[in-house]
Amino acid sequence: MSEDTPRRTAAVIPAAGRGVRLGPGAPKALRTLNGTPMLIHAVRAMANSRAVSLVVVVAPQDGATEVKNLLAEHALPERTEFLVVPGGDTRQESVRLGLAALPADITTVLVHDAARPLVPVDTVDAVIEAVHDGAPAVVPALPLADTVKQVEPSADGSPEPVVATPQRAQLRSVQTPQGFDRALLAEAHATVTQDVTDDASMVEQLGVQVVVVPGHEEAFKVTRPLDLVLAEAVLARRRANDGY
Ligand SMILES: Nc1ccn([C@@H]2O[C@H](COP(=O)(O)OP(=O)(O)OP(=O)(O)O)[C@@H](O)[C@H]2O)c(=O)n1
Ligand SMILES: C[C@](O)(CO)[C@H](O)COP(=O)(O)O
Repeated sequence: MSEDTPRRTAAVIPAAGRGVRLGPGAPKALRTLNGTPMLIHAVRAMANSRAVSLVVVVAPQDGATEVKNLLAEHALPERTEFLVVPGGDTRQESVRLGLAALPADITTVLVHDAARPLVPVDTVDAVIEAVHDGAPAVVPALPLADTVKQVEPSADGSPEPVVATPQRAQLRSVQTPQGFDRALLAEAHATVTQDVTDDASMVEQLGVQVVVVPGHEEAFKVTRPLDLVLAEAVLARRRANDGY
């Protein structure tokens, strides 16, 4: 992209997952944290960045109308435009559907899990800034607290043999939003067919260098029931500190 090309940044929020690991209930993105749907927290986290002018929500199947209603009911920055599209069977498919809805003038894309509702705006801005400074693919990440073992997975619950212990100093736990040059991410989604768990790994498969910026402990993914407790505690702390 030439230096003269106007930049416009959009965030795509895959929110179509069931939340099986969270247990029975509504689709995960529609479950509430301190009374507000997780999805609305995630939308606010993106829209709070002044660089983000469009947010595309990829809604749970049969949930597009409910999502549109939620966006209309909750206070969101007026400068931000919103689109809602129905999701797919996998995260990868949902992101692809979100990308397909982007208008032509979008140059930078963030992909952000609805399941990471509490990412601070400084982390969002750091990802965008790194892309605007010339990195085609940027992920926020944190060092690991635990030692990690590679194992031979067991299908029957028997103890799993350890194969290796990767050097922890070289490992990072990757979060979202992940930021991309729009054309590069579109190419990755058009060409990579292998199942992957994040968008950056699709770009890696194209042979393009992905870089890491510091993530944030509050950008954790709500995956299991205990994460709901942690997320509500973070919100309570924010409310006590600054009335969020
Ligand atoms: N078909 C899917 C599956 C996942 N996601 C989204 O991808 C993000 C990360 O996925 P994850 O946390 O694994 O959510 P779920 O797939 O809902 O969780 P689970 O595997 O426990 O069902 C979530 O915001 C989720 O809504 C999506 O948009 N479409
Ligand atoms: C994209 C992601 O949040 C980066 O850590 C993660 O890979 C999503 O994984 P999940 O299996 O969909 O929870």
